[in-house]
Amino acid sequence: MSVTDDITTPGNTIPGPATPYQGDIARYWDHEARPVNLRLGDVDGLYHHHYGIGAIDQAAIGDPADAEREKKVIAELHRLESAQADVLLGHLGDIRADHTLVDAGCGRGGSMVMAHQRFGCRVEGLTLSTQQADFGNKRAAELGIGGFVRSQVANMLNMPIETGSVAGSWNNESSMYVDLHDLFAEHSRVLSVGGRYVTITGCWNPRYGQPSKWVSQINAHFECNIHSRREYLRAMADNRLVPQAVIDLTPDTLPYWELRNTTSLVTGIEEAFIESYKDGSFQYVLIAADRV
Ligand SMILES: C[S@@+](CC[C@H](N)C(=O)[O-])C[C@H]1O[C@@H](n2cnc3c(N)ncnc32)[C@H](O)[C@@H]1O
Ligand SMILES: CC(C)=CCC/C(C)=C/COP(=O)(O)OP(=O)(O)O
Ligand SMILES: [Mg+2]
Repeated sequence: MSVTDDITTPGNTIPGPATPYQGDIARYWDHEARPVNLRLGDVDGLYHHHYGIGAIDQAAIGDPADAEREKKVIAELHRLESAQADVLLGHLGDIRADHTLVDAGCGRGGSMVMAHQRFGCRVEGLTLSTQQADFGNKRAAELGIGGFVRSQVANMLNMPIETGSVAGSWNNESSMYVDLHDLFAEHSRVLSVGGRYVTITGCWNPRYGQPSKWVSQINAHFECNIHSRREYLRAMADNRLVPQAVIDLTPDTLPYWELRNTTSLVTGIEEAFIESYKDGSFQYVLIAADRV
């Protein structure tokens, strides 16, 4: 397939939001401009809407009296967010330049650029937000990779992607906006047999019992609906997605939150993440699954 071929379903017209809720989410992301996201993205032009993992490089952030401290901490938080995307992409398996990947709920497209830079392949991104799709396409054009990296305004439960045409697909912190059975049925449809699906997500821990007050607070903050770990595994099993790796990233993401909580970029949701990760009611997990 050449990079100019259109892999969308022939005659497919992109509909508006499928539900009033999707309209709310589209508006939410159309208006989002938090410094914690834009200032981090400005570090190197990769704009993420997900969180970070890994140990803090104390030497890189300097001491609290350092006049450049804030700038250094922003760069460090951004490094941890890009490290998170690297780990996700590393679980996609052997992706070749002639493959196509799908980023379901692609945000401003940072992970898509990283995927193209890593594999040389084509990446199709889907978001409900026109602003995000325009932003992602503008960045890709500026980087000269617009023929490979494309964002579309589309519903990931009804992807404008041909059945069985993609080698890998993912949700990076975007699965808490949809029903998981519907979502995995759609990934299963677009993936080729032997293809790989990866998600990094926050989920509530069935061992805690029910969603904690912190989980409810996160849901209200983002207008989302966090699922349980059990629901992920059950919905995958029902949709021909067989987990190959289930990794608890909770200990790896706590340093990011604790560092973020010391900055002027706080948004008010930091305590809910830190406390729910600590009390065990909420977990940050990666699940990689094979389409069988
Ligand atoms: C928290 S952001 C994550 C963005 C991106 N994955 C990243 O890591 O930077 C959530 C994204 O999910 C998208 N989203 C939510 N529901 C969706 C749906 N039904 N179809 C497509 N995108 C959706 C939003 O538009 C937004 O881009
Ligand atoms: C792990 C969970 C439950 C994620 C919910 C989805 C979400 C909003 C992710 C981060 O987006 P963002 O980068 O825009 O958020 P923030 O502004 O807080 O950095
Ligand atoms: Mg963010």
